Amino acid sequence: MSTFLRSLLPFFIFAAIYLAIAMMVDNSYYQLIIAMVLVWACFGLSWNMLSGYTGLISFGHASFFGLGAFATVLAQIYFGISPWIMLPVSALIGAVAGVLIGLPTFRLRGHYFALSMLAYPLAMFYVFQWLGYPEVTIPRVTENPALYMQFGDRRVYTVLALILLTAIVMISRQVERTRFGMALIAIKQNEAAAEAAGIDTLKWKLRAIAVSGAIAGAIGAFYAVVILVITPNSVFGMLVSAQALTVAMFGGVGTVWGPIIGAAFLIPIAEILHAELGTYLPGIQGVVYGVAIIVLIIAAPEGVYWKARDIVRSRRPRRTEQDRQTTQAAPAPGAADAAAEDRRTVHDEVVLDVRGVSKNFGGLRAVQDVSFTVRKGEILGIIGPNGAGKTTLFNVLNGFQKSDGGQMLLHGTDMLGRRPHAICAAGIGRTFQVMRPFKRLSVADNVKVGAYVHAGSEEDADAIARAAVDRVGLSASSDRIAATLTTKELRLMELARAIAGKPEILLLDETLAGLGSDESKEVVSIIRALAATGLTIVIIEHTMQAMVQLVDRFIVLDHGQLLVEGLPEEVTRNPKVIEAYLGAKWAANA
Ligand SMILES: Nc1ncnc2c1ncn2[C@@H]1O[C@H](COP(=O)(O)OP(=O)(O)OP(=O)(O)O)[C@@H](O)[C@H]1O
Repeated sequence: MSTFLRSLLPFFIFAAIYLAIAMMVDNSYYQLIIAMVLVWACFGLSWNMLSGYTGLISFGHASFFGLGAFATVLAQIYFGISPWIMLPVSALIGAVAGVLIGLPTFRLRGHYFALSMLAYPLAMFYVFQWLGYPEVTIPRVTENPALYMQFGDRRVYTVLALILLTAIVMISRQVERTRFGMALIAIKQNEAAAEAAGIDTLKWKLRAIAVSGAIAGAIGAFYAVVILVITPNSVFGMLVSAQALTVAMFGGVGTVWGPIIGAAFLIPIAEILHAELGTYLPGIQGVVYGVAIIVLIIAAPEGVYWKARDIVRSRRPRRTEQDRQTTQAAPAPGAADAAAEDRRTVHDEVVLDVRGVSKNFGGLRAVQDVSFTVRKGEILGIIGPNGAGKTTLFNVLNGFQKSDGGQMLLHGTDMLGRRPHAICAAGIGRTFQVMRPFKRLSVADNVKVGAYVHAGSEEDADAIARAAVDRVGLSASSDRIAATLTTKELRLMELARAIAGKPEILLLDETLAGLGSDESKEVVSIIRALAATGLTIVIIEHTMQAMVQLVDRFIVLDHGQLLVEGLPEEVTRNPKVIEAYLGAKWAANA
């Protein structure tokens, strides 16, 4: 059995047990609840596809659900089209709506994204009211009702819902284990780092919302068929979006099990309370979801699945401290390489030609008309006092910030203004002053995110990542979760992620910050070893002792301007540099 199918085994067992129980229930009301648990689990999985994996919380998933539901009912009323046909058509409608909604809305982030998503189902609610559809009913078909998905035995709907759920779980698992899922998780954990590692974040987010919209559209269509009567409120209403979000968040976000667990717990409680108390307490389901969220915040903020998993893991025997030390003391091949002789050659060929680059923040001229060149194989150091504009210069060069003038010629082609993932793919990698790890991923997966730029397959990406991890000497820690790493290990992991994109030029922003002197030496020798393989490096750093050993040439920035450029021995003796940056103490010790 393939690993993919094996990973789905627990789900298949669950589905078989669920089906067996469903087949034993005669009461048609309970049958409806049993089918509805699956419908909301599917809808929760649709929400999870976008919000669970990317972290972009959507309050507006009812848009896709309602479009699928209305399309299916109206297609049968006006054109006699069967829901069997409308199910895939609704998926298509959901996917297109997803892209149309995603394109403008992905410009926003965080709370702004979440709130703006609210607007879409609200608008659709009123549009369908104005169009004169306060309530629509699927016409009853007497001849060959099965052709119109109408069945006397309601258990058939549970079987169909289970088939839909199985398909959606398989799609979700497939997304999780490929570069699609990896890109979404990277976006969730650190969108800027994902872009810089070569991931076209907009493209992947659009794909996620298209798949998510397709699932919601199809499940909305199926819901209409099961429930027979729909209103704008029952498919576009606030409670519908809230239900998708609540089942997923209650069960656990970012896993296929979350929405299933959430729906299995919450839907029966909400439905039974609604049936028993709905006449006295209309909207009781809303109270159930509200209480569920409060309980969740207190007891298991990440959801039932993750809480249960943490409890199970904490009971397993842990590796002893001695084991850990043995692993860490294992020789690091990359570090050994780093000690190898520096056989670096600096070529005459200019690979990067920065011409008159400027960047203003309002009245502040953070980078002013800065020009310099970098030759192939060179290590160029950028120094200057705090606030001189060094990081801003990197941000402009790697596409994080738009420049206010100038050019950056990479082998003669101007790259300024392109997006970070495109600049990364063109051959410019970078690391960050404030580290940006994907905290919940292992070292190997963190690096693999960077490897996708040039990898043809998952195996390729794994191999490139493994080689990059090895080159920085982190092989022994490749399975560790990034959140458990030390500062030095995090710096090395970021370095590995950057080189996994096979850059020609590497922009290193304060890679030695926060390291002790021995750690600094180790990282410097790894950087040297990387340069010895032909990589061109531009490095910002304040640790001058290490820098004079490392670089071929310096440029010095002050108040956004290029103050001086030259060899280390010239620059460190230059009175202007001593005055602006190094200080009299440096001059006295030199
Ligand atoms: N997004 C921003 N909005 C407004 N001002 C900014 C922004 N980013 C940087 N600045 C300002 O631009 C100037 C240059 O900052 P930058 O971070 O590039 O300096 P730096 O040389 O990297 O400093 P450090 O060595 O402390 O990292 C500073 O005055 C900073 O406050």
